[in-house]
Amino acid sequence: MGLPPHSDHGLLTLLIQNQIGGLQVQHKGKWVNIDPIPNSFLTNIGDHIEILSNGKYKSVLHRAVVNNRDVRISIAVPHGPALDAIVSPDSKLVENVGNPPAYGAMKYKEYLELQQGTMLNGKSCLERIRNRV
Ligand SMILES: O=C(O)CCC(=O)C(=O)O
Ligand SMILES: [Fe+2]
Repeated sequence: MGLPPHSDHGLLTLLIQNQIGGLQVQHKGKWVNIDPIPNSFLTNIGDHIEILSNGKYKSVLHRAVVNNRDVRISIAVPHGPALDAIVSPDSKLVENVGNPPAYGAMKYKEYLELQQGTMLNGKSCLERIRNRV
């Protein structure tokens, strides 16, 4: 099963996969293959690290592609804040360094609802709260 382009909600996603590649990350407008590293977890930064860090750490746009030769198995384990936690750019990364907050504050649960109601294509959900302060 493939997955269309998206960024992950939450803080970190741990990805366990077999040796068949399929994960691709968008870099400078191009899709780049991420080859699996044996016996390892791949860690992906989620939207809420991007929000918390006020954009310093990016939640990368990625997708999963399939092929008609080999069976690819991947298990993604998302990690997020408490559902009722309100996530916004950390004040230490905003006022102290003169960066205006680039994302609005939002309950994690409300973000999940917003994302579920948004087409899973691109970073549309994160874009919707960018500069909404
Ligand atoms: O299967 C993969 O490599 C990616 C899975 C993924 O991006 C996700 O579950 O959010
Ligand atoms: Fe993902």
